Formats: sequence, structure tokens, C-alpha cells
Amino acid sequence: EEEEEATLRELRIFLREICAKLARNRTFYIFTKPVDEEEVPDYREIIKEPMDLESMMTKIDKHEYECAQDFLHDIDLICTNALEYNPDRNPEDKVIRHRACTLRDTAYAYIKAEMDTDFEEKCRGIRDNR
Ligand SMILES: COC(=O)N1C[C@@H]2C[C@@H]3O[C@]2(Cc2nccnc23)C1
Repeated sequence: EEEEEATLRELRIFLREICAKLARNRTFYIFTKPVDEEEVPDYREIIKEPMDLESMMTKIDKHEYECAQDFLHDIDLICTNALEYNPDRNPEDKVIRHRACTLRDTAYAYIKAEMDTDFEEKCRGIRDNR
């Protein structure tokens, strides 16, 4: 109904600001765009569901998130993909894993700090009844 559409519009505005703030942080630069298939030819043999912040911004605009939990699920995917593709003890892998965990923790902290729990519950109700 119309009130639900108003709620989802407000959710999209909120999620765009969170996504933009994460993408502005240079620590997360490596997560802002899809991993380049030509630069990294084996990436999609190992990672079955690639995800990045630019793709998430597109998903917001296509109304693919109905609550913050669904948005955080894709943040978790960015993180687990990085942990799985970069598992080794060498410094480069350790740096990208640390950045991935920082992205995840920062996203959860922003949403906890800036999202009303009643609003998220209302969004969950819309999602679960569709
Ligand atoms: C989220 O990003 C990643 O998981 N990766 C893994 C790839 C391995 C390494 O870093 C990445 C890009 C790259 N390109 C050329 C040579 N080596 C690399 C980014």
C-alpha cells in the first residue's frame, strides 16, 4: 500500500547515504567496484557471488533491498568473498582481510547508530509479507 511505499522510499534514501559514506572511505577503495575479470582471471572460478559497493548502490535503485538486514547481507558477502579469495599469510592478503573486516564492522556500526529499530522492524514486516 501507499504507506509501505513511503517507508521503502525512506529506506532507500538511508541506505544510499550509508553506501556512499562507505564508498568515500579510501580504506574501502578495493571494495567500491567489481574485481576486474581481465586483471584477475580466476576470481569468478573461486568466488561464485561477487559483490561490491557500486553494485549495491545499483541494487538500492532497483528496489532490491526491503530492509537494512538485506543490505547488510550483501556487505557480509563482500567481506566473506575477500576472506575466501585472499586467505594466505602474506602481507597483501592480510591487509585486504583486515580492510574487509573493517568494512563489515563499520557498516554494522553506522546502521546501529543511525537506524531506528522500529523503522527496521516496519521494513522487515513489509518484506516478510510480500
Ligand atoms: C576485493 O578485491 C579482491 O579480493 N581482490 C583480489 C585480487 C587479488 C589482488 O587484489 C585483487 C585485484 C588484483 N589485481 C591484480 C593483481 N592482484 C590483485 C583484489
